[in-house]
Amino acid sequence: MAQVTLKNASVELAIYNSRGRGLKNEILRRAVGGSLEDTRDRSVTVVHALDAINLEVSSGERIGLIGHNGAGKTTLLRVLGRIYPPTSGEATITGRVSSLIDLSMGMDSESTGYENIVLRGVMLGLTRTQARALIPDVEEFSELGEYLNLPVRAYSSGMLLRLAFAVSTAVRPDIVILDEVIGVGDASFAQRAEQRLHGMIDKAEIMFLASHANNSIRRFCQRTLWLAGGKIVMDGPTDEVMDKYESANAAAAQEQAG
Ligand SMILES: Nc1ncnc2c1ncn2[C@@H]1O[C@H](COP(=O)(O)OP(=O)(O)OP(=O)(O)O)[C@@H](O)[C@H]1O
Repeated sequence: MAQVTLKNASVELAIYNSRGRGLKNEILRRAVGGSLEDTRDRSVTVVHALDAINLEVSSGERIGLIGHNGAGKTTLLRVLGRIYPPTSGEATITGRVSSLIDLSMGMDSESTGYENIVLRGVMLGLTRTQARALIPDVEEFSELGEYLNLPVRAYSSGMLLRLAFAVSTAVRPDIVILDEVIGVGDASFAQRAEQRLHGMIDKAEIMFLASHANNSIRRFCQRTLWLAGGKIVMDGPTDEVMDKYESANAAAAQEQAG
């Protein structure tokens, strides 16, 4: 049974060599959505990307994440995808996770496509034998042919994305993590990719989708979290949260115009 529990989970990210002072620090402060902290050592700036998040998600839930740039959506997805452990608090994630953010993470540019299928598969939590078993499916779906025998540094960015997408969607996860629309190559591949993604989402027990496309959130998610400054400001049924979020945005736009 897939299950996610976060208790006071925070993520602090250090930006080194920012030498944040005066005007530069002020600009940085405005540019980031998470709150900034000055440290004694002025060459390090700490961003509170997630601030004491409490969350309980059970099997069957489809969760949307909304919020302005820098609100903490991607950071939260990275915690859920076990990419970032919380710097304080707890994250308990039960079930196999496939994260379609940071798609090419775990890949090695000097290794061949075939070797990278296994590397990425292991990164997704499979044994080497299980990862090797993905090869026929990835071969067929990626349509990379002989390129799979070459080091991936020889791939175009679209080819690399095809490979990474094919591997990440070849596993059968309990929890799927998605960020925005994934650009996966030309039109015909994009269409096949969408079909494959929907198949995977249908079978998964839990899905998280972060998006600025409000229609996608309304279409796919029953529950939505609104993030701002690394905190959850609202958690509830998608229609209620989206209505509030959209009217807050409309009010802010009107204020700016006036
Ligand atoms: N690698 C990093 N190092 C330092 N700070 C980071 C890093 N990644 C993100 N941040 C900061 O953490 C905060 C949250 O960023 P995050 O990427 O989670 O936001 P987001 O809601 O996904 O934004 P967007 O909608 O623009 O993708 C921001 O203040 C951002 O500047």
